[in-house]
Amino acid sequence: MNDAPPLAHLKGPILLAGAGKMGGAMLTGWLARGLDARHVAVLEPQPSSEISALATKGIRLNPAAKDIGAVATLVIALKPQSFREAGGALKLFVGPDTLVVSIMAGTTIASIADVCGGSVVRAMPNTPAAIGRGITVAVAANSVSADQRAVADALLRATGSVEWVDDESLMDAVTAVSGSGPAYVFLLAEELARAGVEAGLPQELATKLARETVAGSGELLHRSDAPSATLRQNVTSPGGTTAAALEVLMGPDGMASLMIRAVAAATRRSKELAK
Ligand SMILES: NC(=O)C1=CN([C@@H]2O[C@H](COP(=O)(O)OP(=O)(O)OC[C@H]3O[C@@H](n4cnc5c(N)ncnc54)[C@H](O)[C@@H]3O)[C@@H](O)[C@H]2O)C=CC1
Ligand SMILES: O=C(O)[C@@H]1CCC=N1
Repeated sequence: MNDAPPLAHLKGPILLAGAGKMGGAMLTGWLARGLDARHVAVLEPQPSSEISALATKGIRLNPAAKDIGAVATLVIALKPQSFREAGGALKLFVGPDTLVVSIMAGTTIASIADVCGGSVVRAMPNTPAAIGRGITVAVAANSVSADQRAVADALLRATGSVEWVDDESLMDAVTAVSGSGPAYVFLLAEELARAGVEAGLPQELATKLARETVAGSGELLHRSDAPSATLRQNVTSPGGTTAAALEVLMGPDGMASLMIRAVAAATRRSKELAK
């Protein structure tokens, strides 16, 4: 039986452009799953101390372009705005057989191929990737070979689960739901704490209760096979306290309408970033 870690056999070179919050989380996931650090080069003008420390494990941090050449896989984790300025320079690392995996919001396969070439996989991960619990949606250009798709899948799967779609136009709504989604959940923790203080709790206790409630509920959702509606109903005693709160949250200006407007705004913004 082959029990080598999933990325142990992945050959490089792999170049990561942009090792900020998402690029850094992905890099951590790859190394945790056995990717050989010597296969990886990172371009990051402002490396965090964690990223700088990886250089001691064999990763090449900001090597000269001539020492990199065309790579097997280029992962682009720049801000879409930075890509417009800096993307052209990445051409140096793209040859006819280079797989380009982009995680940039709003940036289309056509514009990535146009700016730096290569066979492009466009992906949208999310920050729970940092603990291996992300979810990524990916779409491949027609030019991506089966082998390249398998490499992209392995790299993305190192940070959680992966869903492949065929229709790139879904990526704006995907970004709005799962890419940005963790921020909505963290906001829920903030607002639940604030409401607790408003209801008379000390700040510290309210913050702890809200944080653990969101985290514990997320874990219960993760481990349970039941739909989230069932888990919600399990909390809701007829005529009790939860029912009273849900009457507000599920009322006309409640979560349904708020979430529809929020996701629509993020979807619109993702489309704007493509321009
Ligand atoms: N933060 C998130 O939750 C998610 C972000 N994304 C996408 O990931 C990309 C990066 O986002 P974050 O990590 O949040 O931003 P970030 O600002 O933390 O990371 C971007 C990094 O790129 C670096 N950079 C700037 N110019 C560069 C250049 N010329 N060459 C190499 N590196 C350069 C910056 O120093 C920075 O560390 C964005 O395109 C975003 O749409 C996708 C999914 C989720
Ligand atoms: O806010 C953004 O634009 C990026 C994409 C999804 C999450 N963060």
